[in-house]
Parts: sequence; structure tokens; C-alpha cells
Amino acid sequence: MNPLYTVAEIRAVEYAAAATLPPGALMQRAGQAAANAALDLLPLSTAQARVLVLAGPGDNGGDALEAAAHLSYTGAQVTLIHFAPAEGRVSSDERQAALQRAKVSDARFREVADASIAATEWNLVIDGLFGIGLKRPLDGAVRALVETVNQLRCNVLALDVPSGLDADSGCVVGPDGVAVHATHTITFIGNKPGLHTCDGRDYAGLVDVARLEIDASHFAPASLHLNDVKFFSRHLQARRHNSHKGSYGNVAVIGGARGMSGAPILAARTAINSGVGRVYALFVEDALPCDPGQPELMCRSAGDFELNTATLVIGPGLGDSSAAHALLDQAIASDSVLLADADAINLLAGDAALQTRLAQRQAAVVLTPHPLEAARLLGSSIGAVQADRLAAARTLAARLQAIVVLKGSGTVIAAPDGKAVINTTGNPALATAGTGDVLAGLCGALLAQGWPQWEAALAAVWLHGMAADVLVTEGCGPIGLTAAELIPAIRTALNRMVQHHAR
Ligand SMILES: NC(=O)C1=CN([C@@H]2O[C@H](COP(=O)(O)OP(=O)(O)OC[C@H]3O[C@@H](n4cnc5c(N)ncnc54)[C@H](OP(=O)(O)O)[C@@H]3O)[C@@H](O)[C@H]2O)[C@@H](O)CC1
Ligand SMILES: [K+]
Repeated sequence: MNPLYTVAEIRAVEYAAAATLPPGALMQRAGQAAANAALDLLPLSTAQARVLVLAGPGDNGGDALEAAAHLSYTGAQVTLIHFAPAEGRVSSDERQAALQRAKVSDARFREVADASIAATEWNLVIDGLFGIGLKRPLDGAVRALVETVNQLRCNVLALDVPSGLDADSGCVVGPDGVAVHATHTITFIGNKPGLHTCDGRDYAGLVDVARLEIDASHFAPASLHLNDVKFFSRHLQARRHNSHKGSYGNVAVIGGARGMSGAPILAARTAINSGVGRVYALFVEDALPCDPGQPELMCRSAGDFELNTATLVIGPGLGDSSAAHALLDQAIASDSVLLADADAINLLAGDAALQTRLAQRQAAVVLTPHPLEAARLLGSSIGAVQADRLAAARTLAARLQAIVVLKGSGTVIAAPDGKAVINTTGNPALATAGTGDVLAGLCGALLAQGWPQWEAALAAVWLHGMAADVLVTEGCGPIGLTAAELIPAIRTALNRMVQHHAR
């Protein structure tokens, strides 16, 4: 089920596997897998293909040298830019063997400063500069080379990790760092979180995993996965004929301070379109009499509502007034399943006692912070949260005993026991006002229909991103997609999933 491994975990697998294999076997397999992946990206007539291979000073460079030798034997015109290890550093034996193979092949070695590199029309660049051994930002000649490669218009295949990207966090290693902008990444032994969150999705392109035929016994159970429909599909239930609106739960969205009534309306509309029996839009100030665009919603003043009668989605447009704070306090004190978003998270961040009570609740809690909200809760900065999104989400989940959905590219969903998932759907169309309210309403809807909080969060994030992906393929984004447009697309995606998976 799409496990992800940290660099430390990959190193442990590599160490254990290498001990059972002939010397150099893993690098040879990596080089072969890389060459195969490259051939998939080249014209059928390889003899015409011009391939630029960048080989760094470590074993990632060794993979590249192996791949270069293989490709040159297929007839491709391979040009190699090779960085020897720094003075005082010794190549591994397998890397030295790979260098020899490349030297005796038809691959042509060129100097890094060769001006013809920028001017040549390459069919493919293979990036084997740095993999999981990257230790510092790229600088000097390597940085200049990466900047040149990033200007080329051909496919770029990264080996293991796009050089310059941190394989654990998905951050370009900086400050002011650069990384190879790959169109494809073939990653070795196991998939890595950094390829799927933060900057990872922008730099890795399409990711493929080559396990290098390592025996499954060398892999410890993963605590981190990519999101997968299999994780939640058993909760996709077909509807019974003999059912009524009372069968599908109640959601109450609490928010809507003055000037911000749109946020709870978006969340409430999403909830009713995602199958909830009854949906209330509750306003901390100036309740709207009704929502003319969605008259099924019951619009009320929040103060008049019995909070124990619905799944609560608190926060969209809630503001920071004392009335908002009091409502959050009451919501936490209630017995209802609770989703806290947006201003509810900001209010929580400023009230340690409320955080303690939240952590002690019996009923389920889901929090859906974006990175700034997460930073406020953690008492840190956006930069610190983004530098390690997984740690941020896991820390919050453990501290607040809640499912935490840390939004952003490669949304991270974390549970108090440390298990975590990175979502794979979604695109930059979601970077617009109101999409968070839609996600909150969707997750609240699933919770109200009886989904456990972990699966509800996984499914909501998946469907929300999938709806955006479908809309983008239809030309409704990424530029200019509005949050409200997601709602019917989510309804369609949810119904399709139920048709496909439910019994
Ligand atoms: N071992 C195996 O069995 C297998 C390994 N595999 C492959 O090996 C890769 C890991 O190899 P690795 O550990 O040698 O690290 P790698 O990513 O090549 O970089 C280290 C080198 O880069 C240097 N360096 C670092 N940062 C730098 C910078 N910013 N600017 C300049 N230099 C910098 C660093 O120098 P140092 O800091 O030590 O002076 C060192 O020389 C892995 O990703 C996979 O592709 C596969 O073949 C499967 C089997
Ligand atoms: K690389």
C-alpha cells in the first residue's frame, strides 16, 4: 500500500540487503533500472537520441555511470559530465567499477564548463548528481550546471531524488537553494516522502520506484504511506432504500463572523452535497436568514443551537471575538465529534488550557490547519513547519490527541500514534480562498455519516484533491477555479467511488 521510507530507513534496508548480495549488485541494479527508465523516455530509434548524464561524486553518481554505460551500449549518444569525489574522499568500490564501465563504453566525457551543453538539443538529461547523501545546498559549478539544466526543454530523469531536494522533507536544501526540476524520478529501494510533499511534487515529476529486487524481509513495517483508496474504501457504503434523512447524520458548521458569512456557507453547502441528512449553518454574529443558493441549509444563530445534536465543524470565518472563543469552548465541552479549522485553530493556539481540554475529549477530533495555523499552534514559524511537514503534523496529532490534516502541496494526515499519510491528489487550483472551508465541510460530512476520523480525513483529502484534478482536466483550472465549483465535482467523485467500491 504505497509505503514511504525515510533516508535512515532506506539506509538500513540497503545495509541489510547489501550484506546478502555480491558486491556492487545494488548499484548495478539501480543503473540498469535507470537505463530502462531512460529508454522509456527516448525515441524508439535510440541511435538518434542525445542523452546528457550528470554523475555526482558519490554513489548517486555511480548509478548514473552505470546507466550511462548501459545506454551507450544501446547506441544512444551519451555525454557524461562527471564530478570526481572531493580531495581526500574515496569512491566506493562499486562506484569505481561503474566509472570503469562508463570509461570503456562509448559515452563521451565532457567538462562541466562546456558551453555547448546549453546549446545542444538533448532528448533526455539524467540527473545522478546527488541522492540521499545530499548534505548542503548546491553551490559553485554544480549549482550553475543545475540552473543550465533547468532551462532545457527536454525530459529530465532524476535518479533516486532530484539533486538539491531533501528526500525526507521535500524541501529544496537552502537557504536560497536550487534543485533539479525533473519531469520523472526513478527512486531506488523504496519511495520517499520528500518526493511527495512541500517542494517535492514540483521537482520530482512522475515518480516510479525500483525496489532493486530486495527481499521484502529487509523492510520494516512502514509508519508512513501515500494516500490510497484502499485505506478507506470499506467505509464507502451504498445507500439503503429503507433509509431517511435521519440515517445520514447532522452537521453544524459554526463560523460566520461579520463579513465572513461565505466561509460557513461553503462548508455547509459541501456537507449537504456530500450526503449529510441535515446541515446547519450557525453564525456567531448576524445569522443569515437563509442561503438562497442552497435553501436546504438551516441558518441559525450559533448561540441558540444545542451543540450535542450534530457533528461540529467549527472555525470557517469564526473570527476571534470573545463570542467566538466561548463557542469554541462549548464545542470542546460537548460530546459531539468535532472538526476544528481556520479561526478555531487560531483561537486554540492562544489558549493552552483549551488545548489541554481538546486533548482530553472522548469524542473524535480532527484539525485541518494550513501551515501558518499549524505554526501558530506549535509556537513556531511557517518556515519551520514547511521544513519538516511530517514532524509538524505528527507533533500536533500527538499533543492534541487528534487527527491532524496539515494542508499544502502533499497534504499530510497524521494520527496521535505517529502513523501518517501523504496525499497524492490535488493541484495548485486549490490555492484559492474557500477551498479549506470546502474540505472542512466534506470531512465533517463523512464524520457525521459515521466514518471513523482517520478514514474520514483520508477520504476527504483524497476526494477534495480528486475533484480539483478532474476540474483541471476539464479546463476549469488551475487558474481561476473557485472553491464553490469543487462542490458538485466532489459529489460526483464521491458517488462514483461508492458505485465502484461499495457493496
Ligand atoms: N549504497 C548502495 O548500496 C546504494 C546506493 N544507491 C545510490 O547511492 C545514493 C547515495 O549515495 P551516497 O551516500 O554516496 O550519497 P550521494 O547522494 O551520492 O551524495 C554524496 C556525495 O555528494 C557529496 N555532497 C553532498 N552534498 C553535496 C553538495 N551540496 N555539494 C557538493 N557535494 C555534495 C558528498 O561529499 P562529502 O560531503 O562527503 O564531501 C558525497 O561525495 C543513493 O541516493 C542512490 O542513488 C543505489 O545505487 C542503491 C544502492
Ligand atoms: K539525483
